[in-house]
Amino acid sequence: MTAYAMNGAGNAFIVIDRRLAAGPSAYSEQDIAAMLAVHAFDQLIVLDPSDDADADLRVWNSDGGEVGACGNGTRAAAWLLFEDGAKPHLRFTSAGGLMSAQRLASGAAEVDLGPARLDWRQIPLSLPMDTVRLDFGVNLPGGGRLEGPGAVSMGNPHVVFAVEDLVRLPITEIGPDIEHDPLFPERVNSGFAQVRDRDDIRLKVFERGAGLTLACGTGACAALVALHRQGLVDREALIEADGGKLPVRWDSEGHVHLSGPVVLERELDLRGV
Ligand SMILES: N[C@H](CCC[C@H](N)C(=O)O)C(=O)O
Repeated sequence: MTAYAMNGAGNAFIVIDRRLAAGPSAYSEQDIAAMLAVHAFDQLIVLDPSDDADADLRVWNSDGGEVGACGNGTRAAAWLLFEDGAKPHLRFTSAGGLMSAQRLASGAAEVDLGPARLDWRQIPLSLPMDTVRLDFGVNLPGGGRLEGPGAVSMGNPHVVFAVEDLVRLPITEIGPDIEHDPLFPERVNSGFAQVRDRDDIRLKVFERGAGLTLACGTGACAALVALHRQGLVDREALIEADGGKLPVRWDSEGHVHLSGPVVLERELDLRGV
């Protein structure tokens, strides 16, 4: 079975299309994830047959945990299918809900990741709380404290802190404490956003199950929604991650749309998988 090493704005993936394999694979996805652990990637994306959509899209973090959504991974998989001649509008079922992708005139794939989920139960949180600004914070090693992040689910849990200066923020030190805080029963992805203008955001994300990545698609979507709810940005913005720029918009029906760069790095031959 062929696997594709790809990245979306530097967010690194292995993509496997199992709809083509004759019969069920002899290996579970966990087996595949373990096999692929020798390849540096942030998430494994597996496309399986779906009764209700063009594919069922499943996501595993590099720590082996299966999760509900991956924005950049969905973009990468959709782009691959478009390049392979698929029709220009695709639908995916996933654990995080229904998603769709359309091929833009530029050839890029824009994904609709579904509605932003904003109730504390949907994030989820372990306590009832206003998700516009959580009653939650984290002490910084060099002194000071980050407080009042917004909380959003895009089919996976996110908190987003608005910060003044991203450069000196010790993200790899505070990220694990946030990820494993008991307020987040399913752990959490944490975003740190510097608002440069109402449509211009610089973002870094410490991802649940993957750590600090070069970009995070659902994190970019969560940042736009959380910062808009705090009155800091409009409903459309360019999100600059370390690995590239992600255009994001939150439409009037509450759905969040994400596009951006994709690179097919190489094919991997997973013999026998
Ligand atoms: N680490 C995330 C999954 C991947 C998200 C990210 N790579 C994206 O592009 O959305 C989680 O555990 O919910």
